[in-house]
Amino acid sequence: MKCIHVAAAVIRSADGRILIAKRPLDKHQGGLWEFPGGKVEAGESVEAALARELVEELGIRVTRARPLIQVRHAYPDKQVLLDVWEVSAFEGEAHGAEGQPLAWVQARDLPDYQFPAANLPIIAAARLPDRYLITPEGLEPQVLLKGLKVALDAGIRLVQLRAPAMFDAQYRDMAVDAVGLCAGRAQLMLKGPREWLGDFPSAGWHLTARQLREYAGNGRPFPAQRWLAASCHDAEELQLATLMGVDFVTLSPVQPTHSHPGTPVLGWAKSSTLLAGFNHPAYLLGGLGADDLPPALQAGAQGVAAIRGFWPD
Ligand SMILES: Nc1nc2c([nH]c(=O)n2[C@H]2C[C@H](O)[C@@H](COP(=O)(O)OP(=O)(O)OP(=O)(O)O)O2)c(=O)[nH]1
Ligand SMILES: [Mg+2]
Repeated sequence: MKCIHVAAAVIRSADGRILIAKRPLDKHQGGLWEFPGGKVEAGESVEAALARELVEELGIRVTRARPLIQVRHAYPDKQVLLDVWEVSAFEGEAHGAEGQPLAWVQARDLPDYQFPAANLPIIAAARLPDRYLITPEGLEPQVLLKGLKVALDAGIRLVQLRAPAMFDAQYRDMAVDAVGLCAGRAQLMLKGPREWLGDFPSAGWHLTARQLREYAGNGRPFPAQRWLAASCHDAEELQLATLMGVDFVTLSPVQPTHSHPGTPVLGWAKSSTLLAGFNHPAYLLGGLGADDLPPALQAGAQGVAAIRGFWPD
């Protein structure tokens, strides 16, 4: 089946809402909501196609855009490559130039709208930030929580509470405080055995690669409404993550790290190749920091995950 290359836009208003449009009933996937966009024409760049489609469909001129995610999907009747860009600035007032209904919605409300099946990872990408903080190990709980507060004040919106050496009760006490600190400000991901999750309904679960391998055969081990992530290191683990239906992954190590000295690294080129075959948001991890965001986005990542790179001094 021929693959159709589509440029689509997650358009954000100044107040953070996202523009969605309803597909006409007579079109492929008609009647469902979509991110505005359309087919890339022969000889046209994705950026040019995006700009053209948004003029045609919405009457706006894009002034700032960056790659967000690429999703390949096979419908029974059609195969698509959705090349999704985030548009954070534009000129003009968006209107349904082809008569299609529009809605500006909060990112967290996107799951309430019906989209084509290919859009699930795009919705996750639109809801996730570009930085993922992983807490350093070996800190006293009070020191860790103080650092977390500073990081949240500095704009961190996604946090993994990582404390591999802690006992159950110690970790759970700290999780109670971390949930409190993150409430209404950031999504907290907990890392540990399944039994630890029950008492923390607002927290997501970040699986180790070992847990991923253990659970993957049985589908998603966690409710759809709660964030599920996994640590991946190679093509096989990325495939297991897809099989399990995770919302996002980390891919590591891109560069040498303090936490895993001596581990062979992927480097940028290999990371980029691995992500090209993966359809979900992925944070690149390992020896990276805020300066590495532009190359990470170029490599097809959602952003960067870091311990030291995002931990306040
Ligand atoms: N624009 C857009 N297309 C999507 C999304 N999700 C999804 O599966 N698709 C599919 C549906 C279509 O098969 C294809 C996009 O085609 P389209 O009908 O928008 O293309 P177009 O704007 O160039 O329209 P046309 O003039 O060729 O009819 O991608 C999405 O979020 N946005
Ligand atoms: Mg279109």
